[in-house]
Amino acid sequence: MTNDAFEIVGGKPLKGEIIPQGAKNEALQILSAVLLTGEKMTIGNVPDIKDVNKLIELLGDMGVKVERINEDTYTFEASNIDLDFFESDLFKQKGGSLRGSVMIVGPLLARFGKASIPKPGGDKIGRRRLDTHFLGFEKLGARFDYNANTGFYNVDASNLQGTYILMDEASVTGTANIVMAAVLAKGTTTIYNAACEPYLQQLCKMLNRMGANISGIGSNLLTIEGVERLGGTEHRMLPDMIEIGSFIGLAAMTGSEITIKNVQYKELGIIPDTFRRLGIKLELRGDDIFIPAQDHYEIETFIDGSIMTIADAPWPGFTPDLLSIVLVVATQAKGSVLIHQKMFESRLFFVDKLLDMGAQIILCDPHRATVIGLDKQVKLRGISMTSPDIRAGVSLLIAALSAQGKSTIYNIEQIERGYQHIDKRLRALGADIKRV
Ligand SMILES: CC(=O)N[C@H]1[C@@H](OP(=O)(O)OP(=O)(O)OC[C@H]2O[C@@H](n3ccc(=O)[nH]c3=O)[C@H](O)[C@@H]2O)O[C@H](CO)[C@@H](O)[C@@H]1O
Ligand SMILES: C=C(OP(=O)(O)O)C(=O)O
Repeated sequence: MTNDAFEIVGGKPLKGEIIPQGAKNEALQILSAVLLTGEKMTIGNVPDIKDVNKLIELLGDMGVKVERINEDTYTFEASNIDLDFFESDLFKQKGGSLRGSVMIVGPLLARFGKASIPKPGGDKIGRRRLDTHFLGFEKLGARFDYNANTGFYNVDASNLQGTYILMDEASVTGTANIVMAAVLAKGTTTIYNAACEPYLQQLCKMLNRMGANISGIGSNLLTIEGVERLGGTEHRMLPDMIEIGSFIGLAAMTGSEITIKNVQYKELGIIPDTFRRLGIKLELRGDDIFIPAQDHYEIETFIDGSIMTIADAPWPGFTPDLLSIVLVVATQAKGSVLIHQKMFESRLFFVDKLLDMGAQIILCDPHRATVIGLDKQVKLRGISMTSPDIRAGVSLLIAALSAQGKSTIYNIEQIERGYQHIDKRLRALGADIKRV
């Protein structure tokens, strides 16, 4: 935790254009995949955020040749990996500090037949098991052990063999990890109940450009014909759909006219329509999303007149990473909505802070909150608060920008894990936000 905080004076409408960063969760998969070949990989639209920079540093520590060729483009060459590094304290410390680092295991297994990883970090949003990853590796013929004293998972596999894997849940990072292990395995691997977020579609398409043979991309049934080797390629990250959703919420909540540039709309799935069901107007102009300044937005009811529920689900369902944003935006809508966070059990506790700001919310249980919108009749009040996780952090930031008076948000390292230069970009839209 750093001592940095954001001080925000809210209540001012914003205006202008904003360009979304490259997708964080895609970047963590793609950067892990550079370990699958010794040839040069050129990766563009890399977001300049803490989690991604830490993974790039970790790759460098392992011996990958990393070169930054411009602001958002890097080349990587994993021709000479230092396998001793994985025994070091430095690896334990750095590898454990972000969730995405777990995805180096699949590529390392595929290429070197063994891997180890400390229990990874990431958001403290409830229990986050890794069973799906390791059960998948086991099916491919690996042996693994978890040492509860050292917190290390060790996996050994001299001879990965393709097989049928029915995943116990559609885990995003789990699917990526197993796919990366299977591309160089012997024979055919079939993964059923695979996750299929755009992050994974992008990974699989890139792997195919490297010489892999994956079919079923975009579905929950992937078939992978193992190949002998993979070569280098170029790849560009999609815009971050979670950032795009966050900016839609920001515009609505602050009554601002904002254009989100080059969103790759067709990759956003159900996200735009979910915000539309909250009554938020958005227009597609070319490939930009234009959100007009809106004094009011009214939450739809279900067709039979009953209260709307917005719940998360694996893709193509609504991503859990935007539920906190939807919740905060609903506090200023007209109408009521039940927010049902099915995946994570501690992600809604931040509503305490919104209550302190004057929002009307009933936390029914750790997974469900009913929001009774204030219809902008009463503004939220600025307060001091601490950001518990990345998405709650941005939700609180949006709340603070809409609130009357001054707010201070501590523990902004959480926000900066995933949102690039957010204070500077918001200032460019006219926000009164400074780092203190
Ligand atoms: C680095 C990265 O990419 N992180 C994302 C990834 O995390 P990550 O890959 O860690 O998340 P998983 O997909 O494994 O699932 C997270 C949790 O959701 C539960 N679960 C999962 C699938 C399911 O159908 N039902 C269910 O309840 C699991 O038990 C698990 O505890 O996917 C999450 C779910 O979209 C996102 O919140 C994270 O931002
Ligand atoms: C939960 C998230 O990230 P991580 O999986 O890295 O903790 C997120 O991006 O919302």
